Amino acid sequence: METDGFQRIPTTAVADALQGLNTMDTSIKPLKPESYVYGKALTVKLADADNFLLLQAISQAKGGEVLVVDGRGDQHHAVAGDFVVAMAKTMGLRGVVADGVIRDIQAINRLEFPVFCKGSTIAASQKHGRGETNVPISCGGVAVRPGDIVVGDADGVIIIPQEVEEQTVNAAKQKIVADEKRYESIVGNVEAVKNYINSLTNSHK
Ligand SMILES: O=C([O-])CC(=O)C(=O)O
Repeated sequence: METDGFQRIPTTAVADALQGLNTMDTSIKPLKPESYVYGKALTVKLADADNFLLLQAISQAKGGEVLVVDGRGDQHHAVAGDFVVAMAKTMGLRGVVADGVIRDIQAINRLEFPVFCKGSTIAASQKHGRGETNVPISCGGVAVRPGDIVVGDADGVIIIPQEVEEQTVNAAKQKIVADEKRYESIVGNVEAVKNYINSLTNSHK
């Protein structure tokens, strides 16, 4: 859907709209803090130390999807390096989110392409062809189905179930507007800070 006027809906607003559900494990972070991604999930489930199915998923990309990789948190074999990530960019994918690690960090940073993962390693994966594409997966402790919406920024990654995309995005936008109003009316004003916190305290009595 269109995110008109809000080029970048922050993950925090999405999390508020989803009442804290569907946030990926905090160890999955962007390589660069300024990274942002929003798009439909193209899913891939890898077998241990084997990333051939990731290549297959990349070759199947229509463009505009976010590649979401269930690497079962393996920290010893890279789900991708700069060559694989550059191919993902070439195929029009919007980004990669991996429950695993990658390699060639410096070269990937030069690609200007958002990658969210658990960090870096040195060894590559093998290419035997075990795994599955386009199936429901688990990534960072969250269930992700093909077509679910992936939102990632400096704070982490969250999944919006595809059936509730519109209502979630609308609720997130309302939250952003309300939060901005609250910020402007309170921050920088000592009396306003006291009144606000007192009102919260009283509402909990
Ligand atoms: O080929 C791989 O699996 C990892 C790699 O080195 C690259 O993508 O550059």
